[in-house]
Amino acid sequence: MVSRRFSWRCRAERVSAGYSQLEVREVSYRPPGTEQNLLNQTSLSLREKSFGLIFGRSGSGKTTLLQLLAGLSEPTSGSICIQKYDDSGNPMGLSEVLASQRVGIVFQFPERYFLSDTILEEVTFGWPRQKADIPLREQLTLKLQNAINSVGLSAISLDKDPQSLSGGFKRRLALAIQLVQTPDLLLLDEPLAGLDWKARADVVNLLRDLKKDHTILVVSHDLRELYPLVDRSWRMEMGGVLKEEPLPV
Ligand SMILES: Nc1ncnc2c1ncn2[C@@H]1O[C@H](COP(=O)(O)OP(=O)(O)OP(=O)(O)O)[C@@H](O)[C@H]1O
Repeated sequence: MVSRRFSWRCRAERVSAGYSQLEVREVSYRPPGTEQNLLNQTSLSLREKSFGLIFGRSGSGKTTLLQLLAGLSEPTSGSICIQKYDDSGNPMGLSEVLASQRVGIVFQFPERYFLSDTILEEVTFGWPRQKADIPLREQLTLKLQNAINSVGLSAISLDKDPQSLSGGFKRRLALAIQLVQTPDLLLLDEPLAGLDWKARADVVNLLRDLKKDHTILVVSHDLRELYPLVDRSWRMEMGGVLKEEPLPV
């Protein structure tokens, strides 16, 4: 009897677990006041906790797509949503529009935008300063601790000047700043650009760890190094046309 009840419970948990997926549905984008689409009917889907990579020639529209996903611009047509599925792959309910608060984006060369004299100030930049916001600050502090740990910065003093960090550690800091907001989707534009071989290997290892808990979509020319992490990949062709394609490595 006990085992039967147990098996029912397991089945119920399995059915309700399911998974969610980022879905870009036929998105086109034309900047206001211009005549040409930068993205044309772009579609992709990426399951939670997986790693997607977009590659393609310079100027094809890869960064433009990341900006739309981060909510920095609005698609001219099409939609960007999160759709839940059950374990058999059937949609569960209606899709939700992807909210920008659920997305973290790390731009190319993020260290160029560091503004503060200490790591702590850099990570807490923009936090509420009012007394009334103390509970929120406490909540954020807890998240900060988790973010710092998850990027392997816990052994470094938060009083240190961000500019004194090595290239790889600057990238870790840029990731921590985004992780404090506990995003569901992490967007990275050329995460290995400008780093030496050791820092590149370091960032690849970090991304491997982060993939366990986050959905990650990367734009990069560094296909060979990222290859072992990639679950799905797409080529962006000139004119903003996206095609799913294995990495050419
Ligand atoms: N606001 C805008 N108005 C007009 N054209 C734009 C605008 N933003 C970007 N572009 C153009 O859109 C094209 C795509 O740019 P985008 O930065 O998305 O390309 P990319 O594939 O990321 O290139 P790279 O690999 O060099 O970063 C480029 O030709 C760029 O000059």
